[in-house]
Amino acid sequence: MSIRMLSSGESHGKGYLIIVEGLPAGLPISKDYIEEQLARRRRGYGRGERMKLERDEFEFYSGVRGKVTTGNPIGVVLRNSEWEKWKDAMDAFDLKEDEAKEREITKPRPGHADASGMAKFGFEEARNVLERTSARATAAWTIAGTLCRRLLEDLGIAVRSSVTSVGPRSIGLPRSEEEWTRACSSDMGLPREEDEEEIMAIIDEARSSGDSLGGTFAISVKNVPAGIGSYSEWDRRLDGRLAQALMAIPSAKGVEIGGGFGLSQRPGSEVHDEFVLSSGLWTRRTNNAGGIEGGVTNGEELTLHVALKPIPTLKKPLRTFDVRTKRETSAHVERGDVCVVPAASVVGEAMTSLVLAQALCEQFGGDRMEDLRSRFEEHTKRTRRMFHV
Ligand SMILES: Cc1cc2nc3c(=O)[nH]c(=O)nc-3n(C[C@H](O)[C@H](O)[C@H](O)COP(=O)(O)O)c2cc1C
Ligand SMILES: C=C(O[C@@H]1CC(C(=O)O)=C[C@@H](OP(=O)(O)O)[C@H]1O)C(=O)O
Repeated sequence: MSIRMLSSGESHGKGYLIIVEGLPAGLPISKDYIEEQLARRRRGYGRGERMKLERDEFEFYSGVRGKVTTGNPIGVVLRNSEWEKWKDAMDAFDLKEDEAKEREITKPRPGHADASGMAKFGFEEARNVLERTSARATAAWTIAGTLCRRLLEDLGIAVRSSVTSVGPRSIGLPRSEEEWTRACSSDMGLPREEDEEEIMAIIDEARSSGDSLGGTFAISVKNVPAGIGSYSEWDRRLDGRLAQALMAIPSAKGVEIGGGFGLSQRPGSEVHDEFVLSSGLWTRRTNNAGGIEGGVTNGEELTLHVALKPIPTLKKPLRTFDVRTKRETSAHVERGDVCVVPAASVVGEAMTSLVLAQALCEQFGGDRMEDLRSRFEEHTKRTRRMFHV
């Protein structure tokens, strides 16, 4: 039994329909809990006009009664706040031919999915493509991932994130629990207040020169016992599944687990996490593996890093071509974000939660929360006995 998430919806349509199937019955969940994560996803200094207008209104359609999951598929409707303003663009097929032509997007933006999506479907303009490739969908994913986060929280597992760089400016990981808490709760997703002013100035500079920025964020998951996941087949390994989910975030270009690429340059004697005895428990001296060995958790904190490329839509557009005339021109320009690392890090938490909840339900059974809890506790006790002297 696994958990599946499906969504339909478009960035400037009425909104998104989300279905999450496979969550156990008996999981307490409130609207406020989800609203809190959606509000975190709207955050960040580099965001554009839309995030000031978007309210992320949603309602449960099915699968939750009296603030508890029923075991039925959970349906959620998420509304786009300003969809009526976009009716003309969305209904352009109903307009007269010359009016419709004026609205068409035929100058693909390098870095966005315009050209690749048009090539896939044979479209001569990009509206259908950008409506679905838009990161607006990550609000829907955040709702689904937050339902899964609730399941993890119920088992004592905590998923956090922190922005670790913006453009060329490195910030580094949080150095204490307080810094993790700050990174999760502050508007810019930064672990230390002292970095905020400089980061804002970097974003201001990019904005005023019509440019955009990428960056990196880290995900940390605490209290996952050893032995979760699978090494039996390539598509069951937990590291691969986490990497896929995180790589799916629009603009993600790299995922590292633990020490990631850096480990390839060091000898094995420096990299592999030695067992040391601490207070009667065999534990690890370091955590370069990022908490996963062989596609299975090893009991250490899960640590993952995600790299985002800069936002593709530029106010000072790059060179492209017009798909109709085949002539060189400047790329399509519209309002947009300049830097989205803090928002993407919240989406990263949601995607991580989805994969971990899937793995737990597969391993311990996903019908009843009560059964999942007791089997999880039994497993945790057994693994503790294995490492205990
Ligand atoms: C939260 C978030 C907001 C984004 N906002 C924008 C935006 O305003 N303008 C834009 O061109 N791209 C934006 N992107 C990135 C594009 O959606 C993304 O680059 C595009 O879908 C192509 O996918 P790829 O970069 O993964 O190849 C955003 C990404 C995220 C995660
Ligand atoms: C709507 C969201 O992000 C959008 C993602 C996005 C893109 O091209 O990916 C482009 C922008 O949309 P618009 O063109 O309407 O301004 C962002 O605002 C959101 O995160 O909720």
